[in-house]
Amino acid sequence: MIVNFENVSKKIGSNYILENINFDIKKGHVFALLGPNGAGKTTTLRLITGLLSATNGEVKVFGKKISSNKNNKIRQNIGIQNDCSLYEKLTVNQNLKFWGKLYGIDSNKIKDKINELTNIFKMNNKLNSKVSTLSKGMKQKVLIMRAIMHEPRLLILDEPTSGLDPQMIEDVISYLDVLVKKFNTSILMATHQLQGLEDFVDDIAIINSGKLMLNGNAKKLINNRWKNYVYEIDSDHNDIALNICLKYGNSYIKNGKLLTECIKRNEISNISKALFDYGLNIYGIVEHKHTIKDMYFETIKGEMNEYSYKNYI
Ligand SMILES: Nc1ncnc2c1ncn2[C@@H]1O[C@H](COP(=O)(O)OP(=O)(O)OP(=O)(O)O)[C@@H](O)[C@H]1O
Repeated sequence: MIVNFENVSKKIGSNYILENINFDIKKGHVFALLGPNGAGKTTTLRLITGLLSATNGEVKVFGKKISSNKNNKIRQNIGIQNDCSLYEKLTVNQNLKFWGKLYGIDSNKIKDKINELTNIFKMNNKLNSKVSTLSKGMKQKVLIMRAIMHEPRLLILDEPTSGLDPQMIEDVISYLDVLVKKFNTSILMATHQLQGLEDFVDDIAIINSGKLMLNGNAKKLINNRWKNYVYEIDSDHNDIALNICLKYGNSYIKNGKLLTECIKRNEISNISKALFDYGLNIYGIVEHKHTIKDMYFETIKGEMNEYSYKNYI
Protein backbone atom coordinates (compact mmCIF):
# COMPACT_ATOMS: atom_id res chain seq x y z
CA MET A 1 0.00 0.00 0.00
CA ILE A 2 1.36 3.45 -0.92
CA VAL A 3 -0.79 5.48 1.50
CA ASN A 4 -2.90 4.20 4.34
CA PHE A 5 -5.17 6.29 6.59
CA GLU A 6 -6.47 4.47 9.64
CA ASN A 7 -9.07 6.24 11.79
CA VAL A 8 -7.32 9.56 11.23
CA SER A 9 -8.61 12.71 12.91
CA LYS A 10 -7.12 16.18 12.90
CA LYS A 11 -8.08 18.80 15.41
CA ILE A 12 -7.00 22.43 15.07
CA GLY A 13 -7.89 24.57 18.08
CA SER A 14 -11.18 23.23 19.33
CA ASN A 15 -12.39 22.11 15.87
CA TYR A 16 -12.09 18.74 14.20
CA ILE A 17 -10.98 19.46 10.61
CA LEU A 18 -10.95 15.72 9.81
CA GLU A 19 -12.82 13.00 11.68
CA ASN A 20 -12.08 9.31 11.59
CA ILE A 21 -10.84 9.09 8.01
CA ASN A 22 -9.99 5.69 6.48
CA PHE A 23 -8.70 5.05 2.96
CA ASP A 24 -5.87 3.38 1.03
CA ILE A 25 -3.99 4.36 -2.10
CA LYS A 26 -2.66 1.39 -4.04
CA LYS A 27 0.50 1.17 -6.14
CA GLY A 28 -0.06 2.40 -9.70
CA HIS A 29 -3.51 3.75 -8.91
CA VAL A 30 -4.91 7.22 -9.49
CA PHE A 31 -6.86 8.38 -6.46
CA ALA A 32 -9.08 11.48 -6.57
CA LEU A 33 -9.85 13.29 -3.35
CA LEU A 34 -13.06 15.23 -3.84
CA GLY A 35 -15.08 17.60 -1.73
CA PRO A 36 -16.39 21.16 -1.58
CA ASN A 37 -14.33 24.14 -0.43
CA GLY A 38 -13.21 23.71 3.15
CA ALA A 39 -13.97 19.95 3.20
CA GLY A 40 -10.48 19.03 4.40
CA LYS A 41 -8.65 17.99 1.21
CA THR A 42 -5.54 20.15 1.68
CA THR A 43 -5.37 19.11 5.33
CA THR A 44 -5.43 15.46 4.18
CA LEU A 45 -2.56 16.12 1.75
CA ARG A 46 -0.59 17.87 4.49
CA LEU A 47 -0.95 14.86 6.76
CA ILE A 48 0.58 12.69 4.02
CA THR A 49 3.55 14.97 3.43
CA GLY A 50 4.15 15.34 7.16
CA LEU A 51 3.47 19.09 7.21
CA LEU A 52 0.77 18.30 9.78
CA SER A 53 0.50 15.40 12.19
CA ALA A 54 -2.68 13.50 13.02
CA THR A 55 -4.42 14.15 16.34
CA ASN A 56 -5.67 10.55 16.39
CA GLY A 57 -5.14 7.54 14.19
CA GLU A 58 -2.29 6.58 11.89
CA VAL A 59 -1.06 7.83 8.52
CA LYS A 60 1.31 5.47 6.72
CA VAL A 61 3.19 6.28 3.50
CA PHE A 62 5.07 3.47 1.72
CA GLY A 63 4.16 1.30 4.70
CA LYS A 64 5.88 3.58 7.22
CA LYS A 65 4.24 5.71 9.86
CA ILE A 66 4.59 9.37 9.01
CA SER A 67 5.68 11.82 11.67
CA SER A 68 6.29 15.50 11.05
CA ASN A 69 10.03 15.50 11.86
CA LYS A 70 12.05 12.79 10.21
CA ASN A 71 10.56 11.76 6.91
CA ASN A 72 13.28 12.76 4.44
CA LYS A 73 13.46 9.32 2.83
CA ILE A 74 9.70 9.21 2.41
CA ARG A 75 9.59 12.77 1.01
CA GLN A 76 12.32 11.89 -1.52
CA ASN A 77 9.83 9.52 -3.10
CA ILE A 78 6.96 11.97 -3.14
CA GLY A 79 6.39 14.68 -5.75
CA ILE A 80 4.26 17.59 -4.65
CA GLN A 81 2.98 20.11 -7.12
CA ASN A 82 2.07 22.80 -4.60
CA ASP A 83 4.94 22.24 -2.22
CA CYS A 84 6.11 25.85 -2.31
CA SER A 85 6.01 28.63 -4.85
CA LEU A 86 8.44 29.04 -7.71
CA TYR A 87 11.31 31.52 -7.69
CA GLU A 88 9.79 34.32 -9.73
CA LYS A 89 13.11 36.05 -10.51
CA LEU A 90 14.72 32.88 -11.83
CA THR A 91 14.08 31.36 -15.26
CA VAL A 92 12.13 28.15 -15.79
CA ASN A 93 15.40 26.33 -16.46
CA GLN A 94 17.01 27.72 -13.28
CA ASN A 95 13.97 26.77 -11.17
CA LEU A 96 13.95 23.20 -12.47
CA LYS A 97 17.74 22.84 -12.19
CA PHE A 98 17.67 24.07 -8.60
CA TRP A 99 14.91 21.63 -7.71
CA GLY A 100 16.69 18.75 -9.46
CA LYS A 101 19.82 19.44 -7.38
CA LEU A 102 17.75 19.53 -4.19
CA TYR A 103 16.56 16.04 -5.04
CA GLY A 104 20.15 14.96 -5.63
CA ILE A 105 19.67 14.20 -9.33
CA ASP A 106 22.87 13.95 -11.39
CA SER A 107 23.55 17.13 -13.48
CA ASN A 108 23.36 15.33 -16.86
CA LYS A 109 20.15 13.65 -15.89
CA ILE A 110 18.70 17.00 -14.80
CA LYS A 111 19.44 18.38 -18.28
CA ASP A 112 17.85 15.38 -20.01
CA LYS A 113 14.84 15.47 -17.73
CA ILE A 114 14.29 19.21 -18.27
CA ASN A 115 14.48 18.62 -22.05
CA GLU A 116 12.03 15.72 -21.88
CA LEU A 117 9.52 17.56 -19.69
CA THR A 118 9.67 20.91 -21.47
CA ASN A 119 9.01 19.04 -24.74
CA ILE A 120 6.00 17.23 -23.32
CA PHE A 121 4.62 20.36 -21.68
CA LYS A 122 5.43 22.49 -24.74
CA MET A 123 7.53 24.90 -22.72
CA ASN A 124 10.81 24.73 -24.69
CA ASN A 125 10.45 28.31 -25.87
CA LYS A 126 9.99 29.51 -22.27
CA LEU A 127 12.99 27.73 -20.80
CA ASN A 128 14.96 30.96 -20.44
CA SER A 129 12.03 33.16 -19.44
CA LYS A 130 11.74 34.41 -15.89
CA VAL A 131 8.87 32.76 -14.03
CA SER A 132 7.47 36.23 -13.22
CA THR A 133 6.73 36.70 -16.94
CA LEU A 134 4.73 33.45 -17.33
CA SER A 135 0.96 33.11 -17.48
CA LYS A 136 -0.95 31.31 -14.69
CA GLY A 137 -1.30 28.14 -16.76
CA MET A 138 2.41 28.15 -17.66
CA LYS A 139 3.34 28.46 -13.98
CA GLN A 140 1.05 25.53 -13.28
CA LYS A 141 2.94 23.49 -15.86
CA VAL A 142 6.29 24.37 -14.27
CA LEU A 143 4.92 23.28 -10.87
CA ILE A 144 3.88 19.92 -12.31
CA MET A 145 7.22 19.47 -14.09
CA ARG A 146 9.02 20.28 -10.86
CA ALA A 147 6.95 17.70 -8.98
CA ILE A 148 7.72 14.87 -11.39
CA MET A 149 11.33 15.50 -12.38
CA HIS A 150 12.75 13.13 -9.74
CA GLU A 151 10.33 10.36 -10.83
CA PRO A 152 8.52 10.03 -7.49
CA ARG A 153 6.64 6.88 -6.44
CA LEU A 154 3.78 9.03 -5.22
CA LEU A 155 2.70 12.20 -6.97
CA ILE A 156 0.46 14.60 -5.06
CA LEU A 157 -1.43 17.13 -7.15
CA ASP A 158 -3.65 19.88 -5.82
CA GLU A 159 -5.98 21.11 -8.59
CA PRO A 160 -3.53 20.05 -11.35
CA THR A 161 -5.64 21.26 -14.26
CA SER A 162 -6.48 24.67 -12.82
CA GLY A 163 -5.42 27.45 -15.19
CA LEU A 164 -4.62 25.09 -18.06
CA ASP A 165 -6.23 25.42 -21.50
CA PRO A 166 -8.35 22.48 -22.77
CA GLN A 167 -5.59 21.12 -25.03
CA MET A 168 -3.07 21.29 -22.21
CA ILE A 169 -5.47 19.53 -19.80
CA GLU A 170 -5.62 16.64 -22.28
CA ASP A 171 -1.83 16.65 -22.71
CA VAL A 172 -1.16 16.72 -18.96
CA ILE A 173 -3.69 13.94 -18.27
CA SER A 174 -2.23 11.74 -20.99
CA TYR A 175 1.27 12.32 -19.64
CA LEU A 176 0.13 11.43 -16.12
CA ASP A 177 -1.45 8.32 -17.61
CA VAL A 178 1.96 7.36 -19.03
CA LEU A 179 3.56 7.92 -15.61
CA VAL A 180 1.07 5.51 -14.06
CA LYS A 181 1.21 2.86 -16.79
CA LYS A 182 4.96 2.95 -17.49
CA PHE A 183 6.40 3.67 -14.06
CA ASN A 184 3.60 2.42 -11.81
CA THR A 185 3.51 5.84 -10.14
CA SER A 186 0.61 6.38 -7.74
CA ILE A 187 -1.20 9.68 -8.07
CA LEU A 188 -3.25 11.43 -5.43
CA MET A 189 -5.09 14.42 -6.75
CA ALA A 190 -7.39 16.85 -4.98
CA THR A 191 -9.63 18.37 -7.59
CA HIS A 192 -12.84 20.25 -8.27
CA GLN A 193 -12.63 19.36 -11.97
CA LEU A 194 -15.04 16.41 -12.22
CA GLN A 195 -15.75 16.32 -15.95
CA GLY A 196 -14.29 13.20 -17.55
CA LEU A 197 -12.55 12.16 -14.35
CA GLU A 198 -13.66 8.52 -14.72
CA ASP A 199 -11.42 8.14 -17.80
CA PHE A 200 -8.35 8.65 -15.68
CA VAL A 201 -9.15 7.86 -12.05
CA ASP A 202 -9.27 4.42 -10.38
CA ASP A 203 -10.46 5.25 -6.88
CA ILE A 204 -12.24 8.17 -5.26
CA ALA A 205 -12.84 9.50 -1.78
CA ILE A 206 -15.45 12.18 -1.20
CA ILE A 207 -15.11 14.20 1.98
CA ASN A 208 -17.47 16.81 3.33
CA SER A 209 -17.01 18.86 6.51
CA GLY A 210 -14.09 16.65 7.49
CA LYS A 211 -16.02 13.40 7.19
CA LEU A 212 -15.48 10.62 4.67
CA MET A 213 -18.75 10.25 2.78
CA LEU A 214 -17.77 7.73 0.13
CA ASN A 215 -14.65 5.76 -0.83
CA GLY A 216 -13.85 3.00 -3.29
CA ASN A 217 -13.28 2.07 -6.89
CA ALA A 218 -15.07 4.68 -9.02
CA LYS A 219 -16.43 2.25 -11.64
CA LYS A 220 -17.76 -0.17 -9.02
CA LEU A 221 -19.39 2.63 -7.03
CA ILE A 222 -21.13 3.94 -10.16
CA ASN A 223 -22.21 0.48 -11.34
CA ASN A 224 -23.59 -0.42 -7.93
CA ARG A 225 -25.48 2.83 -7.63
CA TRP A 226 -27.01 2.90 -11.14
CA LYS A 227 -27.76 -0.60 -12.31
CA ASN A 228 -30.00 0.25 -15.29
CA TYR A 229 -28.96 1.55 -18.69
CA VAL A 230 -30.43 4.99 -19.39
CA TYR A 231 -30.96 6.17 -22.97
CA GLU A 232 -31.86 9.63 -24.22
CA ILE A 233 -34.13 9.56 -27.27
CA ASP A 234 -34.48 12.51 -29.60
CA SER A 235 -37.53 12.26 -31.88
CA ASP A 236 -39.97 14.56 -33.68
CA HIS A 237 -42.78 13.66 -31.20
CA ASN A 238 -41.37 12.98 -27.74
CA ASP A 239 -44.89 12.71 -26.23
CA ILE A 240 -45.82 9.85 -28.56
CA ALA A 241 -42.38 8.29 -28.19
CA LEU A 242 -42.79 8.40 -24.40
CA ASN A 243 -46.01 6.36 -24.57
CA ILE A 244 -44.28 3.75 -26.72
CA CYS A 245 -41.23 3.63 -24.40
CA LEU A 246 -43.46 3.21 -21.33
CA LYS A 247 -44.61 -0.16 -22.70
CA TYR A 248 -41.02 -1.36 -22.33
CA GLY A 249 -40.04 0.09 -18.96
CA ASN A 250 -39.49 3.16 -16.83
CA SER A 251 -39.46 6.23 -19.08
CA TYR A 252 -39.90 9.93 -18.44
CA ILE A 253 -39.32 13.42 -19.77
CA LYS A 254 -36.69 15.40 -17.89
CA ASN A 255 -35.52 18.89 -18.83
CA GLY A 256 -37.35 18.44 -22.14
CA LYS A 257 -35.46 15.21 -22.88
CA LEU A 258 -37.02 11.79 -23.22
CA LEU A 259 -35.21 9.21 -21.10
CA THR A 260 -35.87 5.51 -20.99
CA GLU A 261 -34.32 2.82 -18.81
CA CYS A 262 -33.38 -0.70 -19.80
CA ILE A 263 -32.37 -3.50 -17.48
CA LYS A 264 -30.44 -5.14 -20.32
CA ARG A 265 -28.51 -3.22 -22.93
CA ASN A 266 -30.07 -4.86 -26.00
CA GLU A 267 -33.62 -3.85 -24.94
CA ILE A 268 -32.99 -0.52 -26.65
CA SER A 269 -33.08 -2.35 -30.04
CA ASN A 270 -36.71 -3.38 -29.45
CA ILE A 271 -37.64 0.14 -28.34
CA SER A 272 -36.01 1.79 -31.35
CA LYS A 273 -37.71 -0.72 -33.71
CA ALA A 274 -41.11 0.11 -32.13
CA LEU A 275 -40.46 3.84 -32.59
CA PHE A 276 -39.48 3.38 -36.25
CA ASP A 277 -42.46 1.06 -36.89
CA TYR A 278 -44.79 3.76 -35.56
CA GLY A 279 -43.35 6.11 -38.16
CA LEU A 280 -41.59 8.55 -35.86
CA ASN A 281 -38.49 10.37 -37.04
CA ILE A 282 -35.65 9.48 -34.67
CA TYR A 283 -32.77 11.95 -34.65
CA GLY A 284 -30.66 10.17 -32.06
CA ILE A 285 -30.48 7.56 -29.29
CA VAL A 286 -27.62 8.14 -26.88
CA GLU A 287 -26.69 6.15 -23.80
CA HIS A 288 -26.39 8.32 -20.70
CA LYS A 289 -23.37 7.09 -18.78
CA HIS A 290 -23.35 7.95 -15.13
CA THR A 291 -20.22 9.64 -13.97
CA ILE A 292 -18.15 10.56 -10.95
CA LYS A 293 -19.81 13.96 -11.22
CA ASP A 294 -23.25 12.34 -10.69
CA MET A 295 -21.87 10.40 -7.74
CA TYR A 296 -20.33 13.54 -6.26
CA PHE A 297 -23.56 15.56 -6.41
CA GLU A 298 -25.59 12.71 -4.97
CA THR A 299 -23.15 12.31 -2.11
CA ILE A 300 -22.60 15.96 -1.32
CA LYS A 301 -26.07 17.33 -1.89
CA GLY A 302 -28.03 14.15 -1.24
CA GLU A 303 -30.54 15.47 -3.72
CA MET A 304 -31.36 15.48 -7.43
CA ASN A 305 -29.31 17.43 -9.89
CA GLU A 306 -29.52 17.74 -13.61
CA TYR A 307 -27.41 14.64 -14.21
CA SER A 308 -28.84 12.26 -11.64
CA TYR A 309 -31.91 10.13 -11.95
CA LYS A 310 -32.28 9.30 -8.28
CA ASN A 311 -36.06 9.79 -8.23
CA TYR A 312 -36.57 7.43 -11.09
CA ILE A 313 -34.37 4.48 -10.43
N1 LIG B 1 -4.38 26.31 10.35
C1 LIG B 1 -5.70 26.28 10.41
N2 LIG B 1 -6.34 26.85 11.47
C2 LIG B 1 -7.68 26.81 11.57
N3 LIG B 1 -8.49 26.23 10.67
C3 LIG B 1 -7.91 25.66 9.61
C4 LIG B 1 -6.50 25.65 9.40
N4 LIG B 1 -6.23 25.00 8.26
C5 LIG B 1 -7.44 24.64 7.75
N5 LIG B 1 -8.43 25.02 8.56
C6 LIG B 1 -9.87 24.80 8.33
O1 LIG B 1 -10.04 23.43 8.01
C7 LIG B 1 -11.07 23.26 7.05
C8 LIG B 1 -10.53 22.44 5.90
O2 LIG B 1 -9.58 23.18 5.20
P1 LIG B 1 -8.82 22.61 3.90
O3 LIG B 1 -7.89 23.66 3.43
O4 LIG B 1 -8.25 21.29 4.23
O5 LIG B 1 -10.04 22.44 2.89
P2 LIG B 1 -10.04 22.07 1.33
O6 LIG B 1 -10.96 20.92 1.17
O7 LIG B 1 -8.66 21.91 0.84
O8 LIG B 1 -10.71 23.36 0.69
P3 LIG B 1 -10.51 24.05 -0.76
O9 LIG B 1 -11.23 23.19 -1.76
O10 LIG B 1 -11.21 25.36 -0.58
O11 LIG B 1 -9.04 24.19 -1.02
C9 LIG B 1 -11.54 24.66 6.66
O12 LIG B 1 -12.70 24.95 7.39
C10 LIG B 1 -10.39 25.54 7.12
O13 LIG B 1 -10.86 26.83 7.47
